[in-house]
Amino acid sequence: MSTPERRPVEVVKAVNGLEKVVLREIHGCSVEVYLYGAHVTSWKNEHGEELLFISSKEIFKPPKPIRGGIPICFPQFSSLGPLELHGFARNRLWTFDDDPPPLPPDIANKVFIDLILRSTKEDLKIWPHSFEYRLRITLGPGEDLMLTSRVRNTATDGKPFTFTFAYHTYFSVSDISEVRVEGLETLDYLDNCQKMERFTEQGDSLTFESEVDKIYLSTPTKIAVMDHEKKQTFVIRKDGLPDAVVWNPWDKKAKAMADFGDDEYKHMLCVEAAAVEKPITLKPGEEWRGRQQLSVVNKSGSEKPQRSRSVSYSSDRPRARGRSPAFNALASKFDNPGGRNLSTPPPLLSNLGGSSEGGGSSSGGGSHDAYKALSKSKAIASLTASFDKPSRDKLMPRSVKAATSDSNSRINPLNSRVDAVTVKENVKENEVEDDEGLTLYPYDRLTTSSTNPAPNIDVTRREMYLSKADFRAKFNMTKDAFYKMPKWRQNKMKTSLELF
Ligand SMILES: O=P(O)(O)OC[C@H]1O[C@@H](O)[C@H](O)[C@@H](O)[C@@H]1O
Repeated sequence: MSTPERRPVEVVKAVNGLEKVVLREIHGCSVEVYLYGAHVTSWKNEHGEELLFISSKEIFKPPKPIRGGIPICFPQFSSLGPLELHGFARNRLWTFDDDPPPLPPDIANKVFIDLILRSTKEDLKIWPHSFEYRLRITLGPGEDLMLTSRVRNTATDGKPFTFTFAYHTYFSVSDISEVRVEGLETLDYLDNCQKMERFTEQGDSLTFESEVDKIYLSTPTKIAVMDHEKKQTFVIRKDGLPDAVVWNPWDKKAKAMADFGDDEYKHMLCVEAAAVEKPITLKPGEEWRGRQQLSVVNKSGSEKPQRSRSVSYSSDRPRARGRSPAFNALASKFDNPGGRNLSTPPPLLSNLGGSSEGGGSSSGGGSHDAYKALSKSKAIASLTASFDKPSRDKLMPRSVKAATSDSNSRINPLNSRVDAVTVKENVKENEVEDDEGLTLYPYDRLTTSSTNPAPNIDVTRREMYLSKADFRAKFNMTKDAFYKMPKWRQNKMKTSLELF
């Protein structure tokens, strides 16, 4: 029996008769978008694993907005204006845009749709501004998901308008206590849990142990959401969207939300590319662009696709204490001294002479650096290596390890990198090993700010390399007792001791 053809773009009737578009990429990755809200509700990798969170209590019933996926907050973020929370775009019926003004040419292995929302008479009563909002949703190459928004002022009365905006992305995570966000350290934020008061984030990457509802201001173009349990990192690249909202309702608010399971806060984290602090103003005829690109770095060290972009990281900011060396490696490899935009086209686009898709704000124009595949794969290997909890293999005394490294190196190039170092470095005189053969280090060589950092350690478990005595002195308990505590509590202690 032949399998039915699976078209790259398919429109299907979904829950409650709502129309849903399914985009499929050749390797099996997929995205689902409801016309209601132009709402991405699903993003799956080639193994069919869901990458976005959607509430199990979601009922898909207009005019209620959909809980999860990627709601579009427009023309107002949160309650920062006269409209309903997060504006009305997320509960309007969008239509297909049959004739979108051109965006740069599309390359192989990409599939996309264009949707449009225009102000209706009803909308004009609550927000008296004539607009056209075009959204392109692109899947691929690989599982990369890109959302490009273009908002135009179509007023004929000569009046400008002003709006705020967010891609309210709900990431699916294994366990919120295992998650860390990097890229927002040392930034100022407005805390929605504290009447929008302004604070400055500390130098450490973010971990979660209670409700968080913060708007980080003037953020870099790249943010990483690292899930240690899944050994997976989401990378958010954004353009034209200076702010980033981080939200998790935690237990009490979760219970108060009818469309959210009581425990679901453990399995989601919203990190939202946004323009909030400085609202965007458009004169008639002007257009704004805001773009968000999501990709995944998986445990085997590959970010799919293994090509096609360079990453910019704002080099005008001081390197923050508390970022993992791996993140810094990844970021610094792709520094774009030319600016904060990330809109570097894939090589194929360069060959075609096109500019990058989206192109950022209305002024457009991203850098066109050549993509350095080798550097990137090294940086990614470095990033993902930090996820590997020490296996028995790594716990072996180094001298013994050298004898077994040959077979490993054939299997896993990452191991061979570790082994290469291992063979050279026998345990030094002043280093001790524990009963398992794990090399121990003094506390000051294990901290995130160490000037003489211990080599080849699992940076997610720095505390493990402390001797029993040092551990007790720092943590006031034994290692056994420590590892019996909930993960969030462990992380909190580790953070306060600069070990996370
Ligand atoms: O329940 P809603 O309207 O989808 O909003 C959820 C949350 O969205 C976040 O973006 C806001 O910062 C929070 O304040 C808000 O509670």
